[in-house]
Formats: sequence, C-alpha cells, structure tokens
Amino acid sequence: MTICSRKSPAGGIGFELEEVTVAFPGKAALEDVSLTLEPGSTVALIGPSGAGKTTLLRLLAGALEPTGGALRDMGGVTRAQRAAATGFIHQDHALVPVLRVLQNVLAGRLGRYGALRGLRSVYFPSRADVEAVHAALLRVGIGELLYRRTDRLSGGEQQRVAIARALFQEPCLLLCDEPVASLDPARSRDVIQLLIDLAEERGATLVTSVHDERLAGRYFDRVIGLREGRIVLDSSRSESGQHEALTPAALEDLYGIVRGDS
Ligand SMILES: Nc1ncnc2c1ncn2[C@@H]1O[C@H](COP(=O)(O)OP(=O)(O)OP(=O)(O)O)[C@@H](O)[C@H]1O
Repeated sequence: MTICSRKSPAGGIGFELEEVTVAFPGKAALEDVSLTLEPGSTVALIGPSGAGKTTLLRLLAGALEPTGGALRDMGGVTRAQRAAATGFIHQDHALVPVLRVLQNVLAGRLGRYGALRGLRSVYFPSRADVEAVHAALLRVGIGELLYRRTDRLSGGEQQRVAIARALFQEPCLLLCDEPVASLDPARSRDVIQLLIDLAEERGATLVTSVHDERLAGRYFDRVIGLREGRIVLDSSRSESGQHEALTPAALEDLYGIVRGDS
C-alpha cells in the first residue's frame, strides 16, 4: 500500500495557488485566490451556496484548469501522479445503485486502467482485489456489506461505501464535497472523524467542503471561508487547539447573516 509522505514520489500532495481565477461564461467561480495548502494538512472549506467550494475542489482534483493565475504542485509531484493519488468523494456519492458494494468500490481504480482491463477488474476481480476492498470496508465499519446491492443501503452506509472507494485508491489527496450533507448530526461527526483519521493514518492531505462551520472548527487544522469566489476567512488552529479567527463576527461577514455561537 502506498503511504503518503513528503519523501514519497506519489505522496506529500500540496499546492500553491497564485491569484487563481476560474471563470465560466458570464461568471467567475473563483477570483484571485492565493493560497498555500501544506502536504498532510486537513482543511475545511466553508461559505454560502455558490461561493466556489466545489470549483476549488475540482481545481485541486485536476478536473478544471485555472483560467487565470497559476496552480503549482509542491515537491515536484507531477499532474499525472496527483491524478493517480487523488480520491474524490462526491456530494451525491456517485455510486451505481444496481451494482454490489464490491463492484462500486472496485470502480475506484477504473481511472488507473484502460477500458478493457478496468471493466475486467470490476466484474472479474482478483482475490487480492476482493481482499483489499473488504479491508477498506472493514476500515470504514461496513465489512459485512461487501456483496450487498448498493441501492439497498441507507444514506449513511452509502456514504461509507463512497469513502471506502476513495480509500481503495490509496489516496495521498482526499477531496470531499459535502460528505455529510445528508446525515444527522451524530453520523456527521462520525464521518468527519473517520475522514480525519484516514487522512492522518495515510499522511494524506484532506480538503473537504462542509456547510456546518462548527464541524469545520472542531475537526480541521485549517478553515477557509469563501464568498463569491474569494477567500474572506483563513483560520489555522492555534497552539491551544482553538480556531480563534472563527468568531461570530467573521462568520457573519462570511455568510452575511448571524449564525449563532460556534
Ligand atoms: N460548469 C459551470 N458553468 C457555469 N457556472 C458554473 C459552473 N460550475 C459552477 N458554476 C457557478 O460558479 C459558482 C460557484 O459554484 P460552486 O459549485 O463552486 O459553489 P459551491 O460553493 O460549491 O456551492 P454549494 O455550496 O451550493 O455546492 C456558482 O455561481 C455556480 O453557478
């Protein structure tokens, strides 16, 4: 298994963004974003709907290119290495409902193979691949669901399948778009803690968008607030473990409304 570290050629994924803009026709989703993301850091993206969080995640995943400015990988990691070492957990899980959990997790490595080998690996997996999928499912707490049809699972179980699929990719960069949007508060905390633990175990960089700034402040080393495509808040955990910059006034400025104590 690839474990990420600054010394590993495929690991230690970090970024420098210099005045990055991503413009769509008639709309700039990100504008003049300058940011350094350290390898192995855990980062939460917060901000109102349409602020540019998903666009930033897609940019880091290599699914989008800046239309202005520059994005640089740290430590000589190439774009191809980054793509191979990125696990992306989508807001809607992006699972195929009629497939078994095993096949959905195996599909996590489709991007590594050509079309024919990829399909064979999903429908006729090797014993080693089945064992690796089972290990990933055990790690996220649902080992018993290996052969269950995916559309028979609860939302929380499907979320864990999506995390297992990303884990099966042996990621050094874990990107998650609203991973707890459809979960209740207790399950949301469990899933965020699981993502933090997985990133720490692997030495992977974790960047996650979340709507709940309390979860962001409690679990992540760094919290970045976006509004209308710009960074308006950037908070790092202090030595006392607190996010002192996450004040009610800063959150009010970010969201444009009073959000209550956090
Ligand atoms: N492919 C696209 N074409 C045109 N506009 C887009 C495209 N993708 C995103 N946008 C626009 O860019 C802005 C930022 O979108 P983005 O999805 O990044 O926001 P977000 O912060 O993730 O929002 P949410 O919290 O609602 O998911 C929005 O105004 C959106 O409509």
